[in-house]
This record gives sequence, structure tokens and C-alpha cells, in this order.
Amino acid sequence: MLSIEKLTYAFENARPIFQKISMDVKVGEFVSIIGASGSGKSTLFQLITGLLEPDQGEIRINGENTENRLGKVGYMPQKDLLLPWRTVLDNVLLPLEVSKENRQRKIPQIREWLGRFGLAEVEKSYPDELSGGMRQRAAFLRTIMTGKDLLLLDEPFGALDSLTKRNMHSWLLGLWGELQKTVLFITHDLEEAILLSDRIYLLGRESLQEVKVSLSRPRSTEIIYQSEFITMRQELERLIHDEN
Ligand SMILES: Nc1ncnc2c1ncn2[C@@H]1O[C@H](COP(=O)(O)OP(=O)(O)OP(=O)(O)O)[C@@H](O)[C@H]1O
Repeated sequence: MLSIEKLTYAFENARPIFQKISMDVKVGEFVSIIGASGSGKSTLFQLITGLLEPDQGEIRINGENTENRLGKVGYMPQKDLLLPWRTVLDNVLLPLEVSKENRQRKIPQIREWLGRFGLAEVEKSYPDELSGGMRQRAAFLRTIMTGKDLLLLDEPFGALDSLTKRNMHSWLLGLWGELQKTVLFITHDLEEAILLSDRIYLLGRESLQEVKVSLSRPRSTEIIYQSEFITMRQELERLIHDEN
């Protein structure tokens, strides 16, 4: 679904952030990117979405090498960017308005999704009236409503407290089989990356290392206490330590 080949990129008058890095994401996969602050994770998303153009290398989405990559992905930036003057329902309907679809016809389907996202009772509320977890779920649902199969999520749970984050993980793992999406996910949180992902890319200085997560699905958050999970976490910590 996404293939990046020998990507090189540098901001003006700076040393390259990426030097010939390659990666791919297959249909239906959940892939995380972990890296220290400033390693270039958000820049990588800006390159994938076409907000920046590579100096060298290729980015293909569904096999196509096109400049209009933003139109091919659902992108959820770090800040949720919900419009404060619109209700939850109207925020979620926004992608349909942008693509000029008939919003009235889609409302029953969207109400079903609002239920699955635990937002049915707040569809008429405004973003300021929601908890952090609810805001993130609303922004995530809006990203899904773009109808794109590839979702780029930039630290969607980064600002949440640990209990809310745990609830979000539990909720997302429960929903994952049903979503039928492909996700590329940025996080700083090793536990989150292992729990949610099929594979993890460790973004280091000018390098990208791939780690497979061989934990079976469906998963629950309880898995973090299992020895397989703990071993995986230790291995990742060692790789990050070696990289530094
Ligand atoms: N527009 C820009 N012009 C010049 N340098 C930039 C620009 N945007 C980002 N950078 C630099 O590029 C590097 C990577 O930034 P980026 O935001 O992609 O990192 P990140 O891994 O997403 O960090 P964080 O985890 O803190 O969000 C940093 O050194 C940053 O200062």
C-alpha cells in the first residue's frame, strides 16, 4: 500500500534527516514508527502526504508515484484540529462536505460509527465540552470518514494521561479487526507500539531498522504482562540504546 524507496531529504542549509531510507506498509498492516524527538517522524509524514517533496527517492501509494499524495491518505496530525464551532457530528461530517458527498444520506451510517467510537451521546456537543480521549476518538473518526484506506496517525494518544491511553488502546484493539484499514502510526511509547503493531520501524540518525512483532491477534491490553511481550520490549530498548 505504501512503499518508500531510497528516500533522501534535507531542510535547507541543514544536514540530511533521511539518507536513502526504504520502508513499506502492506495492505491491512498496523505499522509504528518510533524515534527520538527530532529524528524526523513528522517530517516523514509530511513527505508521505506530499506537503514536502523528497530530494531523492520515490514514495508510492498503491503502486502510484503521484504528487497528489494528500488526496490518497487519511492524515491525523498531532493536534486534533477539531473545529471548535462545529458539533462532534458536524466535525465528523467534514470530509464528506469536502468531497461534496451527500451528507444527509450518510448520517445514519455515521451515527452507527459514532456509537462504535463511544460518541453517540455527545454528537451534539462541541469539542470544548469533550474529554481528551473523546476528542481524539472524534478526530480519529473524522480521519476514517475520509474513506481512505491508508491512515497516517501522528501520535494520536500522545497527550492523553496513562489511564485514558490504556482505555484507548483497549478500544482500538477491539475495533481493529472491523476497521479494515492500513495504519502508519507515530509514537514515543514502546509499549503502545508493541501492543498495537504488526511491525515497528526504529528511526535513528540516518537509519531505519525494522522489528517484527510476533504477538498473535486478537490482542488485549493484558498482553503487556506476558513474558513474550516483556522480552520484545527489552529487545526494542536494547536496539534503541545501541542506536544512541
Ligand atoms: N520547516 C523546517 N525547517 C527546518 N528544519 C525543520 C523544519 N521542520 C522540522 N525541522 C527539523 O527537522 C528535524 C526533524 O523534525 P521532526 O518534527 O520531523 O521530528 P520528530 O521526530 O517528529 O520530533 P517530535 O517527536 O519531537 O515530534 C528537527 O531537527 C527539526 O528541528
